[in-house]
Amino acid sequence: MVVQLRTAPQQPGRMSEGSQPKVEANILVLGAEKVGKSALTVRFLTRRFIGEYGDIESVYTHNVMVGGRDVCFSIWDSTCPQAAELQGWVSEKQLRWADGFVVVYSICDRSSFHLARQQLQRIRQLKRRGGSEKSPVILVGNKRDLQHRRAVSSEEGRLLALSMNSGFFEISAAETYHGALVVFHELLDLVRDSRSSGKKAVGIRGIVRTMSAVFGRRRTE
Ligand SMILES: Nc1nc2c(ncn2[C@@H]2O[C@H](COP(=O)(O)OP(=O)(O)OP(=O)(O)O)[C@@H](O)[C@H]2O)c(=O)[nH]1
Repeated sequence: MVVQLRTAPQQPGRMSEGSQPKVEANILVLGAEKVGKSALTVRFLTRRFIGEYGDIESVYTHNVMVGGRDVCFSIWDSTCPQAAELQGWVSEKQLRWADGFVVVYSICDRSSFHLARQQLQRIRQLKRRGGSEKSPVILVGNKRDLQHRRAVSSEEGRLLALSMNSGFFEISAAETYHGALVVFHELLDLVRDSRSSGKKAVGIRGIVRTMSAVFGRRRTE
């Protein structure tokens, strides 16, 4: 079951002040069990760290101003399947829904890092199959405050992100709000970039089609 929650009243229209269209972004938060998916999400939504979180899968709707624009985030805080063989799984429904992904592991838990790698690979494969190379992803190494229990180096995280063409941050959802803020804002930027480059590609295809129509007509004249 996925529960739908709103953290701030939604604006009635889709235009922000100054009549700029509202930006909407669906963000899927993935990762192994207990890595801090809910802690990161709740930190971003409320600025708070409450320590213990229920394990209900939720989609939060959150309206905020970012850089003078009205933004509506829908954040799906997913739960990791119990069965080991399903854990690297990201469903096609989730893939279709999401505009961007946050893949979380714990720097104290090497198996969560392996799972993050599998989930990144799955996102890349399915997006490629769907004809889209661009899928904005941020890899997050959480629990940075637990240095004495570190099992994954920052370098490994950075290299994995580089090889998967995704962004990378190490943060502590427990210690600061700033880390969570940067993750979601950076992802929003990537989502907006991928949308505008998508539009450009369509634009170029449109021009090519128009030109071939012109040349085609000339040939038949
Ligand atoms: N020290 C420390 N603990 C954290 C941090 N983030 C989360 N935790 C703790 O890790 C545990 C799991 O956090 P959750 O946010 O519930 O993790 P989750 O990935 O949503 O968990 P599930 O959805 O149940 O798999 C909780 O006890 C949190 O208090 C962090 O940055 N530092």
